[in-house]
Amino acid sequence: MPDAQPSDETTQVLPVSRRARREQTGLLERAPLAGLEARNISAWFGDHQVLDRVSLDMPAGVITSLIGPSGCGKSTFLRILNRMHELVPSASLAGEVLIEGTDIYDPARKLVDARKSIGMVFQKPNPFPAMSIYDNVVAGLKLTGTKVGRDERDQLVESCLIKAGLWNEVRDRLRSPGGGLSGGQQQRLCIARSLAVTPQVLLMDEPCSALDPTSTRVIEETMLELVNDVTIVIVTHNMQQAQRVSTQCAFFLASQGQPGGIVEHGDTEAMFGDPIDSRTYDYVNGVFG
Ligand SMILES: Nc1ncnc2c1ncn2[C@@H]1O[C@H](COP(=O)(O)OP(=O)(O)OP(=O)(O)O)[C@@H](O)[C@H]1O
Repeated sequence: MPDAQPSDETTQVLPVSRRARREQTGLLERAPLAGLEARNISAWFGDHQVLDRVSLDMPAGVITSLIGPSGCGKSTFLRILNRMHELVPSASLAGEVLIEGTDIYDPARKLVDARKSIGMVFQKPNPFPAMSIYDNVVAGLKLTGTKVGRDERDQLVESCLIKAGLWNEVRDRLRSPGGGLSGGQQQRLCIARSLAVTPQVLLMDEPCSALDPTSTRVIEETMLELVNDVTIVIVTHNMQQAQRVSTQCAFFLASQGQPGGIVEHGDTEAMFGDPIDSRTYDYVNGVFG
């Protein structure tokens, strides 16, 4: 839990020219774009194998959608991409997840490094409800050991809220509780919180499934802006959403009693317009799922 309360400066709006100067001095440095590559990922809960040798390239600066019916292992795959799968006591896995060629499961790499460079936004918005909007944004800094000075902190909060498309709605109430925002605003606050530790990749697990169509559209617009700075991998059941936001898609499927795998992946337009596998055709056209 962050201990610092936002200063009075928090509520001030920095003149754009001053902000631009600070950006030029590198105070708002961002992490370089990075792609992710999953190689031969298998996953288990106890004896139950849920993924079998899944490989997928998720290129830098691109939105990749993971689609497929319920229970085929999309969320498990997503959670493996930032080492959250191992939080389940019975869980195990095999394979590699490379970020810029380095395996996040390499024993020489720290867990916190993976979580810092690969952020996660969940299905249900989960801000700290009693904590201020300001403190919610900076909440991840301590957890990841990221040191940011007082002045830079104010600037970071503003910049993350701008990137998350929330600044104009909350700039005058940064000290109000995060729990007082609407569902869509809370989800954008969670995106801002993820961005504060300057991740190279943002994983999103059905980020709009609890939101109304208007909030969904705002989050989608935010994603399309963000992808210039951060690689995005999203799990979605919404086929229109996959088509609207993603450049490439991977279709997951698990046959009865079998672990899940990728049936087909590729360019989103081709996956929806001219899929190779008949099961992909049936799924994207709503025949099952
Ligand atoms: N914590 C867990 N413990 C045991 N089994 C689990 C756990 N989480 C998921 N599973 C099982 O792993 C399989 C894959 O689940 P997962 O949530 O990854 O699928 P999914 O494709 O994301 O489904 P959905 O679209 O419904 O979210 C399912 O059989 C599920 O029951």
